[in-house]
Amino acid sequence: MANRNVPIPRRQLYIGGEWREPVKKKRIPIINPATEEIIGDIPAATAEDVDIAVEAARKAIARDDWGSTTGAQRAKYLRAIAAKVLEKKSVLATLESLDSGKTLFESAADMDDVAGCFEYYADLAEALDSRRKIPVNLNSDSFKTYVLREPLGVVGLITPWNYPLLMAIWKVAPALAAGCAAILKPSELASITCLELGEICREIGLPSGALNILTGLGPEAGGPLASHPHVDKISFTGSGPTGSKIMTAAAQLVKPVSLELGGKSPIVVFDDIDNLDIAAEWTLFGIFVNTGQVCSATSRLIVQESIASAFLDRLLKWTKNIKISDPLEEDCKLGPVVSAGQYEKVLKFISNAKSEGATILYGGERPQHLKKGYYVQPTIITDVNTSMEIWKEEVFGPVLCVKTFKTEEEAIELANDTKYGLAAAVMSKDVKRCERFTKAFQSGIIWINCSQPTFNQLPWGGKKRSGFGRDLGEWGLESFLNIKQVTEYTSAEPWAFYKSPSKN
Ligand SMILES: NC(=O)C1=CN([C@@H]2O[C@H](COP(=O)(O)OP(=O)(O)OC[C@H]3O[C@@H](n4cnc5c(N)ncnc54)[C@H](O)[C@@H]3O)[C@@H](O)[C@H]2O)C=CC1
Ligand SMILES: NCCCC(=O)O
Ligand code: NA
Repeated sequence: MANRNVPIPRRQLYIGGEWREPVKKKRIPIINPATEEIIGDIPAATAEDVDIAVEAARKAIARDDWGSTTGAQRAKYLRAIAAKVLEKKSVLATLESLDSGKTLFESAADMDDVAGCFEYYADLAEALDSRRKIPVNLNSDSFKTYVLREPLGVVGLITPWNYPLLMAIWKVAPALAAGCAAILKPSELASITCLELGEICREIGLPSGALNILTGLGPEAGGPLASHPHVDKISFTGSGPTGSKIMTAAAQLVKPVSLELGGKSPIVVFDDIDNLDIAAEWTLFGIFVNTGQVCSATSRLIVQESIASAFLDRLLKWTKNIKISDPLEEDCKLGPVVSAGQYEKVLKFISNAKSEGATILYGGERPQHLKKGYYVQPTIITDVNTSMEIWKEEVFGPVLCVKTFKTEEEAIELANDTKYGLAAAVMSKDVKRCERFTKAFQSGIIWINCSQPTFNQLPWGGKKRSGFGRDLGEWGLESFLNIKQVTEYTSAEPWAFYKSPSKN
């Protein structure tokens, strides 16, 4: 077991390059979901602190040491942050697990991904220097033009608890690469590692105000950020209802938003797969990784009737083999869900499914051997119909619901039978069929013969009620840039649209 006694730093808000007590001096307890114990506290920002942070960000943009940097100069800061994350990886991973319940293996992988994301955007920041000013030929003797890519300005980044530091970095890294000044508002349910990012920025000497970190409650800290007149964009990942509130607040000021709002993603398994075990493992990974708290979780299994019984049998064998324990224990593969609220919510989904007539094929309860902590067994639900809540709503927990199909048309119809459109997976060895599904799936992310692998280079986001806009890849950088056209009249001749007064 990793050292559970890693001290939890007592931090303040990170504003203008300094630790600063919240104006109202309030704090929020940190709860370890594996033990239900309070292990520390975080500062609770309010509108007053948002004002101070926005001012610090505006000053950073106005100052040469941030506002006039080249991409290559910003890349140096991003690489220094990446190196510090790797240097502190073991402590950061332990803190992430203590705060969120994530298995230590997954937290450590997240820290590698965090460093990788900073390095990836360092490369893109450098490349931006040659793309910053692009001449456009108009085939005109009278006009010379070019297009500039410039930082959008002050950006608000509101992020969730399921990948506390990684989801923040998917926005922080491209925002800094673009040259924006950012205000990060992580989730009050898991903020420790985001505050430690503040300490890293201080240690590497990131110019003050380029990144500000405000922990606090959604309505009290996130709300004022979303509606602040001097915040030029909000990038949000989280729940649909909160995304909708943020969009409403931003709409009052015609402030651009990008929203990544989760889903109810399908995984379609055909009877032509060669190896049931390989397909079974991907199916379980698609829903049980991070205890199912993944926006792209493939939470609806749609399996061809002819192999349904054999496939479910295989799924059960693999599921029974999953180690559920304290996330710091070696080989733990399923930790607790993040909070008491999430635990109650997941169990309620399961009991509602039961009362609507579905069958709990496996799991559905707290594991017998764990008396404390917000643990839920990996759960597989069958006899599901398309009007049931468990088919329609995002659970955000380790709960897979299953339906069978006979024909390809039926499978596509079931896969798209959702208000969401984030991800979708198909398992089949028929290449043409996979191409047909790639076209037919109404979503932003398609996985073929796998589920969940995620790469910095690829756009991440959805359609329908999963939101709009993209994190990651070059699209993640573009979302923090303003495109400015510059048009110059180069002719010595008059424009001659109006009659010249000298000709009267
Ligand atoms: N798509 C995803 O990645 C996620 C989906 N969820 C889903 O959402 C459900 C609720 O979880 P929550 O933690 O309550 O998610 P949430 O969407 O309310 O929280 C995400 C972020 O938004 C902030 N926030 C909340 N209310 C706000 C407001 N009025 N204005 C501005 N910011 C606000 C939160 O403080 C947090 O930083 C979960 O049970 C899960 O189903 C939760 C987290 C991530
Ligand atoms: N594999 C990362 C998934 C991130 C998300 O839940 O949005
Ligand atoms: Na926590």
